Amino acid sequence: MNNTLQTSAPRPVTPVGILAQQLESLVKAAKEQTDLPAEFQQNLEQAWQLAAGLDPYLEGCTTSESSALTALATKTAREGWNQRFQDGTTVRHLEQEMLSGHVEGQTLKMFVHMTKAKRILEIGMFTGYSALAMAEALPVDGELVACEVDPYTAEFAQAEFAKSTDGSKIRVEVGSALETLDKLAAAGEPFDFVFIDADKKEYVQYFQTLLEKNLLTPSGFICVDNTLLQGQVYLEAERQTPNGEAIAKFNDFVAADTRVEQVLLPLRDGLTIIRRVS
Ligand SMILES: C[S@@+](CC[C@H](N)C(=O)[O-])C[C@H]1O[C@@H](n2cnc3c(N)ncnc32)[C@H](O)[C@@H]1O
Repeated sequence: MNNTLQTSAPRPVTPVGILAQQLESLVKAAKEQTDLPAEFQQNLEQAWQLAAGLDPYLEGCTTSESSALTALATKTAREGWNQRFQDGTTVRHLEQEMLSGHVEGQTLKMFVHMTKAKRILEIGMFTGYSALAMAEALPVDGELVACEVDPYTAEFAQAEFAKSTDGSKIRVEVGSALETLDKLAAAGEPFDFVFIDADKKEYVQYFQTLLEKNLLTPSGFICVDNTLLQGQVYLEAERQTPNGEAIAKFNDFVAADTRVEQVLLPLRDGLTIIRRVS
């Protein structure tokens, strides 16, 4: 097998995706139990369909992604990320499931249109799906600065950006996001729209830096990904991974911060929208 070709389908990484997978296993197990009432089996089957049908329905009702985004997502899915990490090509263990994808990409793109943002900051770019989706909504003189710590992934993304007319609006900053934020703050160029999607354990620091170092325009918005973290934020603490614990702390931190108001949308793995009020 080619080392760079990954053929496995992405595993579920959202609360609804995990729920659908668990219900599917229960439906299969229940079918083997001949003594279960038919009504129980039917209700279980309906519960599975309710969960499993949601994402495909959302996809079908959402405007299609551009051909550049389809190509980028396909190339990301085919990359052998495990192998790349094992042989030291990437500095972090990356995986195709990190890519936000069609519905979230179109949501971010819609937010950029709605806010008429001209300067966007992305913290955590991976192969560039969300960056390119947002860049597609920027005016020709708009700019998106994307932070990525992994040089291999940054190059991967830049090769895809070069194939799109919107790719020229994206400037990639390779390095630790916190260091890049300090550099951007020193340059004194605030952003209208920020998308946080890098190291979950650093989310509070990203948020604080954005507000305290004036990286966000007074009427700017911050969108934060994975704020449900596969449901771990509302499941019992013993079932939380370190990332789940970090996101639960981040959500509490934002909820208690009187400088902002926010809403957590149950889109994909949770997307919080934040705006400054003072
Ligand atoms: C979830 S992925 C981003 C997905 C991307 N926004 C998308 O929607 O396709 C997170 C990315 O953040 C990068 N990252 C993690 N920690 C970082 C850090 N401290 N500084 C910069 N980038 C970081 C990882 O290398 C990874 O590529």
